[in-house]
Amino acid sequence: MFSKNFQRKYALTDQGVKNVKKGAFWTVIVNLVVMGGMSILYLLMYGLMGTFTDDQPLPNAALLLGLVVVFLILSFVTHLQQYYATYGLVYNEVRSTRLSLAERLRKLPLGYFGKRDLADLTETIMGDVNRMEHVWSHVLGYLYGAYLSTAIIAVCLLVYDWRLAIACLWGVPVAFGLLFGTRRISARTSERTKKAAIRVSDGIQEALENVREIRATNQEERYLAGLNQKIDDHEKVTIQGELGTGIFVNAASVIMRLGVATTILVGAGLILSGQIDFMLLFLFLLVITRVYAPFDQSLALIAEMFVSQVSADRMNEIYDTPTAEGAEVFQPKGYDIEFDHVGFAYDKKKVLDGVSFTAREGEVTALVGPSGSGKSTCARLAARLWDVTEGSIKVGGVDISTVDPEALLTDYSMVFQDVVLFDDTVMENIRLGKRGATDDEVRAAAEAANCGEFICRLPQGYDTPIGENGAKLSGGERQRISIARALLKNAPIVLLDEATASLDVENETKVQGALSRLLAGKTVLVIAHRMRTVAGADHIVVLENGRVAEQGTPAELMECGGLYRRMVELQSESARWQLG
Ligand SMILES: Nc1ncnc2c1ncn2[C@@H]1O[C@H](COP(=O)(O)OP(=O)(O)OP(=O)(O)O)[C@@H](O)[C@H]1O
Repeated sequence: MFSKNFQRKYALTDQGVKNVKKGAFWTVIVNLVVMGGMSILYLLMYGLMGTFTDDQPLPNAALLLGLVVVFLILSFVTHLQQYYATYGLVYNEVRSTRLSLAERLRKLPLGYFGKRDLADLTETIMGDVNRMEHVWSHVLGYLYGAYLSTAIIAVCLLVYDWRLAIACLWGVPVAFGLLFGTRRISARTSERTKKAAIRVSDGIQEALENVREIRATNQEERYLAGLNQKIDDHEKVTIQGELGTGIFVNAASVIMRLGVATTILVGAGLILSGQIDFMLLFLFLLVITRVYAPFDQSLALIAEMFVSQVSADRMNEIYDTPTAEGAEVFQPKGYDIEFDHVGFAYDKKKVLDGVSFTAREGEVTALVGPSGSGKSTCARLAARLWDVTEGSIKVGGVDISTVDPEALLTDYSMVFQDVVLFDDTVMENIRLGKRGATDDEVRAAAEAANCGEFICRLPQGYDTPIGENGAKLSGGERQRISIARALLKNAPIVLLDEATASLDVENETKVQGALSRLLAGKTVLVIAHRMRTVAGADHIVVLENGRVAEQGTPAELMECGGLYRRMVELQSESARWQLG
């Protein structure tokens, strides 16, 4: 129970908890070994005092020297173990944590990414994990080890002389009490600093992504002023936070050190009243320096531990969000996609309500409707990129919410409006469609999607890197690459969202040819704004305000004179529209 709470509090993996225990164990050993060293010093002083005051023989030098050598060796070995347990093991922990966060993000429904943007999530995987790394390596093992070793030493001191023990140790709980009492303030400032840092990253990311629009609209100065303001705010809250933490940490450190003064005062009183001898006070003064040392180190870090709570919470939030799980085997009976009274809301905004239709295998089903009517949402739900909030979607009779998204998507090819490309070569970007596809298969798919011609013009042909998200390609070229990917994958279900929107007329005709090869015999769900693109569809579903307004073959819909017919007529009119 303690272990689970502890693990969650510091966002540790199972192995991380074991590492902290190891670190604490070695810290206790190190502190006790150092105390052992103090004891040698004490014995030496005790022997010498005996020689001076009571004419006793000099302490045995060979024995003391032997003890010093044993102490040095023990000290070296235990420090090494402590170093490895606290610093060495933490790098594995950082690696495992980043991987497990990334793995978790990979499985989260897309809706989650609307709540936390890219800069925010990157900050968690990089910044928050970095901060926790410091806590895992510099704080936890040392601090918990210091608690334990101090408890052991405190018991010994209390047995020796409880009055001096209290005079010596009272500052420790008071100093920690002060820090614990103010941890909410530290956590609040840390949260403010984090938010300010994310606003700066967001601002920079936005500026880089939209540099073209910012220049085109002459907004550079205004934009930079906004960014400067965010950077200034970040600086201000960071300084405030550091100052606040500094005040509490230094106050705690001073309070703890007051223990030296009280030990001397109480000790002097006890010596004067003849209750203890000077050597006992000397022993306590020796011990006190060692008791404070590990805490002194931890006091500054304990403040870091409090502010790290914000980072741990942000990491836990990712771990706590339910992932889209399901059976790893997907064996549908055929590939009909059946929407049954599907409702869906982004956050609280309902965008689909009671949507029912079936996209049959071997047919092209087109989704049409005014902008914002929910067409893209339907396509995303059909691939379980989001989960429906009402009703169900079945593929070949299997409810897709019971299937692992990864297993499900092996049967889908998708060509969406927003094509995602990677900073890799053209060849590898197309090969993503089918893991392990040969170069020849990739080339054949590229030719079929009418990519061959522009790829030949690239400086290194198929081996040309295309830049971040395909920045070196035109919109039409990017879209053709994504069609080539789909052709290569050759999955039984094809989702097309405005697949040919960025193509010129000549290219569009060529790609339409490639698409008809891709679509033959498959379950096809097409979203298209242009009515002529869907005129050849087998079934049309017309959406309006998230509901099915009408559905049927193109001819049936033209006949009944509803929204579809109005849209067709409107588009024919606009096709005749000319500039001037
Ligand atoms: N990620 C999102 N978060 C919140 N709301 C969204 C999101 N995506 C879409 N919406 C909203 O859901 C509604 C349906 O959007 P959707 O993209 O499905 O419509 P669409 O018919 O495909 O539109 P278009 O033809 O313009 O692409 C719209 O009101 C849109 O603002």
